[in-house]
Amino acid sequence: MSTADTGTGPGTVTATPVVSSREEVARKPASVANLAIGFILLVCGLFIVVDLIQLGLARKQQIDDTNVAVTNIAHALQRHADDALKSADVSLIGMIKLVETEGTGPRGQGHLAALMGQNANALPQINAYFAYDERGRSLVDSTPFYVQQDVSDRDYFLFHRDNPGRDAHVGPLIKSRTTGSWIITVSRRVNHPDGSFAGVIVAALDLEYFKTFYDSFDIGKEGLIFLGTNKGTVLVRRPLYEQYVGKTMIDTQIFRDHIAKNASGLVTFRSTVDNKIRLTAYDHLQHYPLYVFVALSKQEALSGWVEDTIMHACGIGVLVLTLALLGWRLVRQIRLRARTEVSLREARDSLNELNATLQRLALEDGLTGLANRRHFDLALQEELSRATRNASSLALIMIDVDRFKQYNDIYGHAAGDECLRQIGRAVKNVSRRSGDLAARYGGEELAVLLPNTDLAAALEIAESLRHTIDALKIAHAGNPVGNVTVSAGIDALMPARADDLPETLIRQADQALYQAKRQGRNQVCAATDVL
Ligand SMILES: Nc1nc2c(ncn2[C@@H]2O[C@H](COP(=O)(O)OP(=O)(O)OP(=O)(O)O)[C@@H](O)[C@H]2O)c(=O)[nH]1
Repeated sequence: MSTADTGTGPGTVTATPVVSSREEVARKPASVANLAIGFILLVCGLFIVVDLIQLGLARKQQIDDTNVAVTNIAHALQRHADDALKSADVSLIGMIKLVETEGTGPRGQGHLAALMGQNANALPQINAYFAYDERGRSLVDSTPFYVQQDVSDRDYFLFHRDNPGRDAHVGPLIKSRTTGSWIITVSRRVNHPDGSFAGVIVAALDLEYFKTFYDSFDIGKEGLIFLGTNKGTVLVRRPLYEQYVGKTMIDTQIFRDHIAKNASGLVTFRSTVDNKIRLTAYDHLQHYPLYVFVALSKQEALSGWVEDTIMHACGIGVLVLTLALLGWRLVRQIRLRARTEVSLREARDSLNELNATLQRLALEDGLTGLANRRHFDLALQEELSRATRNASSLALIMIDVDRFKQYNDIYGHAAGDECLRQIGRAVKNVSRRSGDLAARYGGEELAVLLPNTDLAAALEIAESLRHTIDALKIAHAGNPVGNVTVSAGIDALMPARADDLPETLIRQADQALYQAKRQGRNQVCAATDVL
């Protein structure tokens, strides 16, 4: 490519700049790959976070639901126990009234036995009714088999004997001496007309009645139900282990910190017996000093949630793995594309470098490094057109080494080549303007093209060139001067028409050179001097 195209003058050979910023090329796809990795990680992370939040909410919901369920069960049990005791107690009040009105004679006892039988049949919770005199001996009971008993040592008997109050007394779980069943006693005091202690009437509530009801609730394998007194004694327990019945809970933390202080409540606690965490609700009976206590295992309550969590984790795991796999393939494709792009750019850069070298070689003389003849011809044509357009002067110096044939003969062809190289460097240094072009015209003949230069200026340059080469003092035994000299012919013209031929300028400069040779060599002649 001629520099005329770029306007920098025909003397400069420019090659297409080679883009070799490989990092820059690689950085862009690398950042795309990083973006893709970041995006995939973000999506996977979001999936996991959203699922964790959902699982957390589901877990909380499950616990809330269990708390509601346990509270409802506790309330139902409290109402059930309260109603069972209340109806038994109401029946006792009727019997007390009958005994205190009719006395404990045969007639009174008959009426009392009838009333006891009616109530025992009507109330499913009643195991039996018993009436005892002031010494604790049996008077009447509702059992089909009358057995004389002494209950003077029983808790309820001692309580009423020692307490003049007329309220009902709920005793601990005991084994009936008459029926052999486990019973809870509700008892009331019978007074003589003067208010002194006349005995007690006892309603024995069947443990089985409570147990059957408590068994109807689904509380899991680790659930607990207690019915206990406000003094901490356990009356009924599910599951029923007899070693716990009658024991006191008064020293347990849940009783001390919660049941003893509040009417009802909800609490999560870790059992000191089996170390299980339980969601627990307790509720005190409205009319009797008892409470119910229901506890559901937290682990069992969350078992459904745990199953869901495992399913979710598997689902999310598969999803995240699939995403990661797709993402990995995507990133691999991006990186592959990036590498291909880099390779293509490298190939293009190498090609550009090669092109530049070829271009340079196509326009450069291999021996002297000056522009070659082809380059010179193109530049001359271009500069002539430019000079025509700009109405400027174009000068040409044709240079020929004097007696060079002899030089070759004396010093050899290789020395002749070296001599030409030295002269080439000198010629190159003399033409300093960017538009100037120093070329090897052919053989030992060189040319310097000088745009915007008139004859006088060209003459000066040519003289300077001749002096410079003379000053090199390259020994030449065949030259009378003793060293290598050159002759130069110059011409300058201001082309009037676009079709002024380059040959004209060359011919005239060449003729001037011939004149210089004829006149004795080692001199400069202008075309105007040609005879
Ligand atoms: N070493 C060398 N010699 C060359 C090269 N090109 C041309 N020559 C020689 O240059 C010589 C030119 O000789 P001539 O044209 O007879 O002219 P001359 O001997 O220089 O005599 P004048 O020009 O009359 O002073 C020839 O012998 C060519 O072989 C080259 O690249 N290297």
